[in-house]
Amino acid sequence: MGATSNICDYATEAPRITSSSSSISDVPYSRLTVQTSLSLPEMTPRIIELCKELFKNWSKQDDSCFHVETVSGGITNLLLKVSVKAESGDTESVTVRLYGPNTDYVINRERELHAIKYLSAAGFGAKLLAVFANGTVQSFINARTLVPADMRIPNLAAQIAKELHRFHQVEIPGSKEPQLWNDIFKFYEKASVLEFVDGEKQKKYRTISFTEIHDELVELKELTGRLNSPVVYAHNDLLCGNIMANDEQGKLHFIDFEYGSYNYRGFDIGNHFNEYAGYDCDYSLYPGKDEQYHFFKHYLQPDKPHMVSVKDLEALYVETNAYMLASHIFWALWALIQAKMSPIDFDYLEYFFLRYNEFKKQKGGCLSLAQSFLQGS
Ligand SMILES: Nc1ncnc2c1ncn2[C@@H]1O[C@H](COP(=O)(O)OP(=O)(O)OP(=O)(O)O)[C@@H](O)[C@H]1O
Repeated sequence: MGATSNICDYATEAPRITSSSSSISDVPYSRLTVQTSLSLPEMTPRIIELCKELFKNWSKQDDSCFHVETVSGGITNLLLKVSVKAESGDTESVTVRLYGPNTDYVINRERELHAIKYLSAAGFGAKLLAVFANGTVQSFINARTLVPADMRIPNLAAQIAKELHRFHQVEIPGSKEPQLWNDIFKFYEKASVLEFVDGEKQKKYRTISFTEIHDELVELKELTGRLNSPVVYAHNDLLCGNIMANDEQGKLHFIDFEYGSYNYRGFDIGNHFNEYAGYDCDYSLYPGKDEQYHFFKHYLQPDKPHMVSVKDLEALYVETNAYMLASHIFWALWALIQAKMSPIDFDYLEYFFLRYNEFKKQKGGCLSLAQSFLQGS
């Protein structure tokens, strides 16, 4: 994006926060914090101050040249668009992402920042322009955000599958250990010892059997482990809100790598299919076999989708639908932690039950499919 090359004339050097966060050492860093609890008018001067500190080209601009607006209240973060009228008359825009309070309980920020540099170099997501105490500044992407129904339009599904194939080729330096079970068991540890002040919530929470969940996790981990799903750098949260499309350029943008990690390919795909349910969590919209095969063909062989063998399709079908179960448990446990920690007015406890009940509903079919596949192979 043309505008970003000017903005990238940095005012400050980003310090190395820790030895493992060297990926952000070449973008400017500020120790400023912007409280997410402020209203937009209260926040605006602080955001302007932050941008002026971070970007040399903007440091002398009058405050009246800045325009700050909300792009999205997201479930996790607050995203702002900052536009600045340059002397030339051109308007440059960036996004400022303020991390939601308590999101560190479920998001590993160091892991995210480490990966962004490499993903961005491979052409994924918005460019990381700066980091500050409780957020990041990234380039503004001129594209529309998909809605749930878009993801199953055959053309778009093929494009997403191809892009996911490309995403899974990116190599991020560091440990290649898949994180799924580490993350799930960490969530489990936190989620199983919560206490709610609200009596109703506590009563509902008490109905959850964590022994049962633990047994489910052990069984699922053992079975999925036998499927030999390739380990790739996975997005892990590929819902429609994290996919943007520029229809004129025919270009897709995957954004928001907060949950990205080395992980099982089947998890990333199964998790994406779960998102067909949309914001109303209507799991009857989960893609059927034909839709899944269409996706798999473009994922496995983007240049020759018709050459994919039935054997490969069947194997990926089994793998994806076993890991789809893990996706339900992952987000169910995530929701429990959010129910306690997040200030956002959303019924996370109810969301736990939605995902966990769907897991229980799908478990029998998916696991017996995997078992008979393993017996036959
Ligand atoms: N760089 C960008 N340029 C333009 N729009 C963006 C950019 N990043 C995000 N958006 C828009 O803001 C929305 C929310 O962004 P994002 O997913 O990063 O926030 P979030 O708080 O993590 O949301 P959630 O937790 O719901 O995934 C996106 O769906 C997209 O519409």
